[in-house]
Amino acid sequence: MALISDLPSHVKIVEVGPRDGLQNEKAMVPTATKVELIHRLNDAGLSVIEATAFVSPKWVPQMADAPDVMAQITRKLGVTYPVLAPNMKGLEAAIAAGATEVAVFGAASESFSQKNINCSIAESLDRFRPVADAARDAGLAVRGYVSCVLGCPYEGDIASEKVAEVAKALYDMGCYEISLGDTIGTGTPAKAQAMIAAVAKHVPTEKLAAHFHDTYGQALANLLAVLQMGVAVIDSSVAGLGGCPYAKGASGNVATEDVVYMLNGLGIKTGIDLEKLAETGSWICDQIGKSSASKVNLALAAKRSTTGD
Ligand SMILES: CC(C)(COP(=O)([O-])OP(=O)([O-])OC[C@H]1O[C@@H](n2cnc3c(N)ncnc32)[C@H](O)[C@@H]1OP(=O)([O-])[O-])[C@@H](O)C(=O)NCCC(=O)NCCSC(=O)C[C@@](C)(O)CC(=O)[O-]
Repeated sequence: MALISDLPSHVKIVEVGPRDGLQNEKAMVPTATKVELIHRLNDAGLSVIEATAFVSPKWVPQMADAPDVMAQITRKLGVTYPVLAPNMKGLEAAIAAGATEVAVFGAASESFSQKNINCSIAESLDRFRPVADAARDAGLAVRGYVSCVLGCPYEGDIASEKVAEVAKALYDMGCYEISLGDTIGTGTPAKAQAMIAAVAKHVPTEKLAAHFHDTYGQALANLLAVLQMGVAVIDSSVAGLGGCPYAKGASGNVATEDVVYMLNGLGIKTGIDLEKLAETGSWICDQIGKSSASKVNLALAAKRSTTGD
């Protein structure tokens, strides 16, 4: 008897390291390092790599080189490089930089919406609609994020019905996938399942992505819980880098290495070379002077040093 059942046979991983992973770094990461990170992730087999964000450099200085990153990456056939675009200005810059996919990002918490994008939830949706229309008219795919789906740094608990309402609004405006962000990583498995159940009443489960931060060490458990409900898209960040500048105290996304190791163990295909990915994790940590937040990364690095590989 299968004790863990109803798992998808294939999971799409959306690597958010170059954007979510680096956006909170205080020291400017050189553009060349960002570009090399994307190339290494390409080589490790990632098929979706969120490359950068066309946001206000006053709000997120680390992403100020978005046009340069997009100009300098060598794009691999079959790989997509989505970018964040919160408004028309961001969309126009993204299109000029040759982006083929953009993401708008809203929240299920009024306070977080104000802190992160300086407007209410309703205003953000009104702002995103023309962005989504114009993006689609220009032939770009549009993804939608909802932040604070399992808790808010300013308001605490967030009702799943509110998450569902914002997710539905994004889906109705044409976002092809809705990524549900546990921005501060406070969620636990039953809560994550209840949230997905609420959202799935309005948006098909196959259109949902789990974007879980690992602040309380719950992200893998939460992912396993929602995989069993049919969610088959996972956002993660190499070496577990990251955090949102407007969610103080939140640690990085769940580490891509940890997700791939778990999925491998479950027999779920991702097309990702775990060794190459882990080497990339170690490499970017060296570049930015951080230690890896990925247990798998640390275990594989220790193994490499004992075997001398
Ligand atoms: C949305 C705004 C722009 C509103 O910010 P605002 O200050 O209300 O915007 P504004 O329209 O009044 O413009 C202010 C200045 O910004 C410029 N500006 C305006 N837009 C752009 C743009 N697109 N690109 C470049 N510049 C821009 C604009 O030109 C102007 O420049 P000035 O005239 O003062 O020199 C701002 O709040 C912002 O950029 N916020 C982004 C915050 C952010 O990036 N947060 C992190 C990403 S979200 C996240 O991490 C969560 C997620 C997605 O991972 C999921 C999860 O984990 O929950």
